[in-house]
Amino acid sequence: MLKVYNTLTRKEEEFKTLNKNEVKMYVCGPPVYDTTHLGHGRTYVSLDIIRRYLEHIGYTVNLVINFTDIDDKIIKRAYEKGKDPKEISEQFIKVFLDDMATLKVKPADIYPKVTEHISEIIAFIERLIEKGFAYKTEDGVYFEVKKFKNYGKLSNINLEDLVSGARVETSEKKKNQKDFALWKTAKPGEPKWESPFGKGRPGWHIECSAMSSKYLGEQFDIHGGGRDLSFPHHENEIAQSSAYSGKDWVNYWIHTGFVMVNGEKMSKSLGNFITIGDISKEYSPEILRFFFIQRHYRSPIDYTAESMNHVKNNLEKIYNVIENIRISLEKSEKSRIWGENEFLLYDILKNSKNNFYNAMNSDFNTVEALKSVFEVSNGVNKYLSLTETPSEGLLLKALDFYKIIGEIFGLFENYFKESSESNEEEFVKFLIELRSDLRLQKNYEMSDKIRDGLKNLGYQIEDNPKEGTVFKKINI
Ligand SMILES: Nc1ncnc2c1ncn2[C@@H]1O[C@H](COP(=O)(O)OP(=O)(O)OP(=O)(O)O)[C@@H](O)[C@H]1O
Ligand SMILES: [Zn+2]
Repeated sequence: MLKVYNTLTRKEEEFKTLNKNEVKMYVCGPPVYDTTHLGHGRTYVSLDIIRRYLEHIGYTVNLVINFTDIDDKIIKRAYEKGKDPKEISEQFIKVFLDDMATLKVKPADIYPKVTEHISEIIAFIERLIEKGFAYKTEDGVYFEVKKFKNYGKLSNINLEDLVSGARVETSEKKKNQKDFALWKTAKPGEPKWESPFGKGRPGWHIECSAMSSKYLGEQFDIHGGGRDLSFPHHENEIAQSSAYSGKDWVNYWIHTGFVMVNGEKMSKSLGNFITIGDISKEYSPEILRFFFIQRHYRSPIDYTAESMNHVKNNLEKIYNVIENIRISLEKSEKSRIWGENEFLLYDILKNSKNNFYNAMNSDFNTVEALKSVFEVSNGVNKYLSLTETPSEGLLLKALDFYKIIGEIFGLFENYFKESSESNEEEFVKFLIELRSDLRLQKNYEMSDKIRDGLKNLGYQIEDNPKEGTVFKKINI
């Protein structure tokens, strides 16, 4: 039975979904004004492992990750760079999606953008005004916090302790400084949209309430994000959505711990970050994923060069075991009579698999789960050192175990790539890249040779001014 720690109740709870076999999951995406860093990587990889595990145990997961593509920081960055905010947000959306692909984070089902959901956001705000939870001012529209009696429940914050203005933007126009903006009236030169409350743009929190309700409905199963989002962002989301529908909103709140550098949170604003682009030149995506799972997803994790090297060595040890199994399969026997060593390895495989699932069922405890991986690795190594003709059945069982681990943690891809087709397509992409380089060097003879060669192999390539060079399979 799966148990999930819920920030809302501060307890591990039995996981029960609203619909049978389906998990509706929403994760707050980044405000897209700068590059993706290792801290983001940790949050989105952790939630990706949770998503992969839920899929592995049989759920269909409907995952939504939003893009905050308009906010104060994007506008500021655009102003500094002399660019349009749209240009900035599109640039960093691409960086984020590329970096997530590098980290082998499975894509969300949809990535809704704020600027493409303005009418849904306006309708949401209108209903909050109608229901008496929000009020209009010259500055825009505010949510009146004192009207929502459960405010503070998620982050355990007492309204009275909330020092006015300290963590909430101040404004003369608010009835109370604890109230937060749903709609901001545009200042001169700022991007703006028409609305019944005047020209302006949405406040930060409302986007997640409005877009999750469009794609997942008024109630859903899991809402996730980094732990810094629980206040004020998630607290405000809860107030908006519960006020809107009159129902409880999300059943499980999952918050991830930080990647820390020298005792501080890695963050864009502190400038102490390492980009995914830079770090992946040094360490493969699998090492980065393996680094993240060394700690439970709710605990902080320290980034140091030593810890990375340690993690790299440990992952290599597992690769070696998998490789050893592959090599040993050649000399293995189907009908090998079991002796003491075979019975021992069988027990290790059975117990470790149980331990793995128990650990993952206990709030996705990857630290405990990893222990079972090392137990299997040690068991296999020992077995192979003791026997000349290993049992094929047992080696295949061990490989199967690594395959499951690989699927859930996003590891060992090179050993378990499903079809040769995907390898072939990777190779075609590589040749296309090579051809582009040759064309840049004006070596048309060689580049045409590659194009014709690919055509003979059944790949038609086209140079498309918008998308670059694309290929399609043809029947020859
Ligand atoms: N160091 C970190 N460790 C884990 N998660 C992080 C870290 N930094 C950011 N996140 C998470 O990544 C998501 C996007 O965060 P955001 O883009 O606001 O990052 P940030 O670097 O903290 O930016 P800013 O400094 O502007 O607040 C959020 O869920 C956030 O909690
Ligand atoms: Zn959000």
